Amino acid sequence: MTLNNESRAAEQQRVDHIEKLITTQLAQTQTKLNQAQQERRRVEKNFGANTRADYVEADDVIDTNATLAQQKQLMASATTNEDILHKQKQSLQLLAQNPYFGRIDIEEDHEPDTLYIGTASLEDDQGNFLIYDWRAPIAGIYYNGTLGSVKYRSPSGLQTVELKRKRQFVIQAGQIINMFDTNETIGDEILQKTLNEASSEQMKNIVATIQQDQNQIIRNTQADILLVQGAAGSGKTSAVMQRIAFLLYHNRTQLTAEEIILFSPNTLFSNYIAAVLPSLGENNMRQVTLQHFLAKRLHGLQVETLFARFEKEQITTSASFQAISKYKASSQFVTDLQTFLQTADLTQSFQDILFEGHPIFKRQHLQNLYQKLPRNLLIADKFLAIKNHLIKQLNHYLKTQRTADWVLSALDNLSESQINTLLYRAQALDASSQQQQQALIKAVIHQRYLPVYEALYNNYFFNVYQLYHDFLTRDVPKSINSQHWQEMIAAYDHQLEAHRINYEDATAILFLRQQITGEGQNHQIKYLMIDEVQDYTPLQLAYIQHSFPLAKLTLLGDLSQNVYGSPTSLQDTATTLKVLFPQHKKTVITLHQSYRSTANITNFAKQLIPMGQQIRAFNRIGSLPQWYISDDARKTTQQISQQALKKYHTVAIITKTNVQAQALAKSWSAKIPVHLLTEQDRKIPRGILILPIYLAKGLEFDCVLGYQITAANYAMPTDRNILYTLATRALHQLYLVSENPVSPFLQQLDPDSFQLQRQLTTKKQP
Ligand SMILES: Nc1ncnc2c1ncn2[C@@H]1O[C@H](COP(=O)(O)OP(=O)(O)OP(=O)(O)O)[C@@H](O)[C@H]1O
Repeated sequence: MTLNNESRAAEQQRVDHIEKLITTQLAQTQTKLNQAQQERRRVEKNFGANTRADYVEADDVIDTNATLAQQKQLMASATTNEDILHKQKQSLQLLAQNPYFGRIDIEEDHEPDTLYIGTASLEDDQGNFLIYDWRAPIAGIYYNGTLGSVKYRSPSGLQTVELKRKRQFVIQAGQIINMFDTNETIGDEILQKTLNEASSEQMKNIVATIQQDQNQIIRNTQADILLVQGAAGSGKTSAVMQRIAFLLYHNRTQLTAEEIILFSPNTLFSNYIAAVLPSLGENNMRQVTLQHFLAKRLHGLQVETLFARFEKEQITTSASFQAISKYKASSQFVTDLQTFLQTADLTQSFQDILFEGHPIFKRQHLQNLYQKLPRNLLIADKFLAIKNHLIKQLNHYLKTQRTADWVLSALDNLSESQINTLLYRAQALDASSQQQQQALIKAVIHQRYLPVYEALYNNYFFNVYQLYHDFLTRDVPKSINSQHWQEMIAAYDHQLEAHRINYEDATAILFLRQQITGEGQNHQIKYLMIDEVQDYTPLQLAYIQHSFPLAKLTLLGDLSQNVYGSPTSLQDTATTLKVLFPQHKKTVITLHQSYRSTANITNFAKQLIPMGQQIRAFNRIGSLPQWYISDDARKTTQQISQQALKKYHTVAIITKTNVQAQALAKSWSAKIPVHLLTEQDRKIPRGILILPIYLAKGLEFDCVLGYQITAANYAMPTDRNILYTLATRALHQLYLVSENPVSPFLQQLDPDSFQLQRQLTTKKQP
């Protein structure tokens, strides 16, 4: 409902008043911030002067310690004060651009009240709330309620209020551009306008138009595992980013952005979403891709990327390769590894610990130690016991070395600066000469034997690669031909020799190592988010979860976008989660409403996938997708993209593989500027882009052009997912171009859902 001029004038007056107040508060905060910075610098200076330790007398030590503690406290409080003021300034700056987007009029116990909702809260000098933070409990009404009786959860329990009015605003540079009252959860008008906009270089927040089902994801604080299955463009990524902002607000005294980690599909995507949290006044969480996560934990080995595996699969389409991949992507693989661990004789994978090329601890000795340990001890505890025992043995042995000739000659060879460094490290610069001599002896011995200590700490006495080899050689899984299985093992061994490892084997090895040694766990992370979870195998999920044992999980995915073709299903994921984490409280939310694309594009794309009829297109009109059959796909693509660029910021030509993207870019006309996007890119530039589908995951473009939708590229059942993912990257316009023979999917589509164009070009040599 549009509003009369009177209401608009009154609202504008309020905006003007708020703007003034924000300007005043900003100036006051800046002054306080300057003072706080000065104070912090002063304390820092004092800290340096007052804490120079003087340890001559025992009393001095006590005095020094007391001063240290006091100074540390002063420093901490000066820094905290500055941080708070910084945050205040940031949130005022946010509000200055756009003070609020919503208003609710409510009645609670016959008391009327009017509340304005914005990205942060604002109070006047008397402590009255002029704007409520969108994450405040009462603001939930704005997102969830239709007019009438409404409930919301406050810290003191469930409250009921009467919602009398809901008003939405679009305010820019202090002016109300648009405003209207609505009874919808969040009216279509603003959403329509937002979705009609051109794509942006970075993802934007959706705070003003969060939808009811998305709000459930954002505000869920109960679930240990929140699993979201959502159609393409249903706002999964948007919701998870808003959720992080919500959690940071909700737990502001116990949670920092550093304690949240998001697994994202690629670094291009990581960068794409990096502006959302700052736009909500919060710091970014940590981000990592699975590839980086695995590679960092397998030093010295080159871990195959998921992309490389996908490219390989396009060439190696043999049934045997697929059967093996399928097995390694099943929950059976996790169960088999776990069963193996319970029964395997781990000592078979023990190996000598070497010192300068010779065994210092022999395999047999390690095996004996292990066998003597109580049987019922956990494997990780047994490993710890062995390590402790060996370190003691080593220390004992090194004591006997103190008078050895090699030590004395090593001491003689030390330069003055080396001596000083060693003494400094040993905190023995001021010690007596006898003590210094002892310190130097210890340091020299320790330095030489450091690799042995490291080998012990890092469990090098245990060869996990050998253990995995033993696992593979036990039984051949029923679904797999024995000869193919043996070939796979030979390939694994061969790759290891070349310091390379497959994507799926990398996780298996890390999983085994973690289960055995109990190491590689991060207890700091409290929330773990995984986007595009359909691309993770059960084993990868298990490994990641074990790596962050205290974290609550938010998993977001879309089965239909499983472009890598591994046969993980939501069901499989849900079963895995049930088996792996029986105690965890799980909530599953399904999103059917798609927002990204026009209705024409969504209705076209959803025909490609089973269960597609459940997807609801957003009512935004655009042109029908166009399918060009051409005798020269490259030429047609060039013509269309050049034309499209006159209307759109980003025109993305999406190929199935990287090889195809490179080939197209190479043969592209020099007269038309084009950018080939690669994994190394950190930004999505404007213009015509060429990229393979897996790099386009999670991203969106104004116009998408699917390149070579031929029978050779798109005929297998899993190719439907690829084509669906490709089509749903488009916001406003979709083209598909192919030479003959065209993908058989064309025949299966409703002919009214797209326009078929046949184009004959005079084929010229590139
Ligand atoms: N409530 C909303 N208000 C405004 N825009 C929204 C809303 N929900 C989603 N969108 C927009 O829809 C588009 C798709 O959102 P998003 O990328 O979060 O979806 P997704 O489910 O993660 O997509 P995909 O799985 O296809 O990558 C984005 O442009 C986002 O800004």
